[in-house]
Amino acid sequence: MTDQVIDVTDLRRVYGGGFEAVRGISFSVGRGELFALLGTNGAGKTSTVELLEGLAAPAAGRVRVLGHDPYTERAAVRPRIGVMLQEGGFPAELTVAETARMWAGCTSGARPVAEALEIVGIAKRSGVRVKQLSGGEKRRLDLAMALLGRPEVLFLDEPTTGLDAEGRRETWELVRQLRDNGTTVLLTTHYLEEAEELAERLAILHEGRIAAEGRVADVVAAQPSHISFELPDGYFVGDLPPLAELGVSGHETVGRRVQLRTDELQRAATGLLLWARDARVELGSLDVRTATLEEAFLRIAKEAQDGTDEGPAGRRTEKEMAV
Ligand SMILES: Nc1ncnc2c1ncn2[C@@H]1O[C@H](COP(=O)(O)OP(=O)(O)OP(=O)(O)O)[C@@H](O)[C@H]1O
Repeated sequence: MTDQVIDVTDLRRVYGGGFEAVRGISFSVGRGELFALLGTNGAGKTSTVELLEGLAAPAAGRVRVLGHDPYTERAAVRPRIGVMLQEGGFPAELTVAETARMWAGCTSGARPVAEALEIVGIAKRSGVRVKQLSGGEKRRLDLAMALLGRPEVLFLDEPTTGLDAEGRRETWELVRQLRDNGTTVLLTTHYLEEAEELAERLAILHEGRIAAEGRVADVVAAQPSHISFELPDGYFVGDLPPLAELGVSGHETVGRRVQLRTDELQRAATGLLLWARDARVELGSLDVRTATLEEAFLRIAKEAQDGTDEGPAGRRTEKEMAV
């Protein structure tokens, strides 16, 4: 049996005034797994994560973190989780070391402060006041504080916002090491490249519901691949073999550049290349690639949006929302 560290069933969250931000979602995260919760602005990521952290009670449904209800059994869960919020909000006048000592005082089983600062590469800034840190350094301090209690489960909310490309890659490496050492990580991010780099599985939220869920590789593989190339002068798309027979589901042309979409990349690419060889045609700037997570995300979000735009069948009614 897999060891489910986070287990969510039919979870709902309703804010005062009756707005239902989370509309019956279910997912689970195994021990040592890195799970990404993605979604457009206002999709319900933070509303969900706050329920997992025990900061609010669900309107309906069930949450278990390390086998406990994080809201009613907060004392059992809190010491075993680490939370990196979007904005740590540490006192601006304290130095980095003072902040860490203060935080360690409230953390049971805290690791040495210097060790936590060292892990995130901010130890050399120990004597600097929080207000003098750069945005990226503040994010590192936020992460160091989340790691102080050697958490079994780490909640990372937009961990690399404000970091430059190098800082982002360093944080990714650190998160990978934590995961490899057995820490379970729940990540929310707007950087799809970040989710693609780090996560094994993900869920894409849209208006409080899960629009797609699964292994990152499978979510991406469900999207069409692309083949693009330039035809030489005198050749047109109509000169290619019948596209449907190549397994091509759609195409666009801009000038001499042709882009094909296909769910059968090998068949389409093979058919195209055999035709080019036999016809002695040089395909310029040939590019063959599977979809990216960003493409998958945009398409899934659009499909979910089109679905909810359909009216009462797609969108929940006021009555349904008053859970
Ligand atoms: N305290 C609140 N009262 C009422 N509505 C709220 C409250 N907090 C959030 N919402 C609404 O709930 C929905 C989900 O918000 P949430 O912050 O969970 O989304 P998110 O996916 O984290 O968005 P973002 O990516 O912008 O951080 C939004 O429509 C938001 O306006």
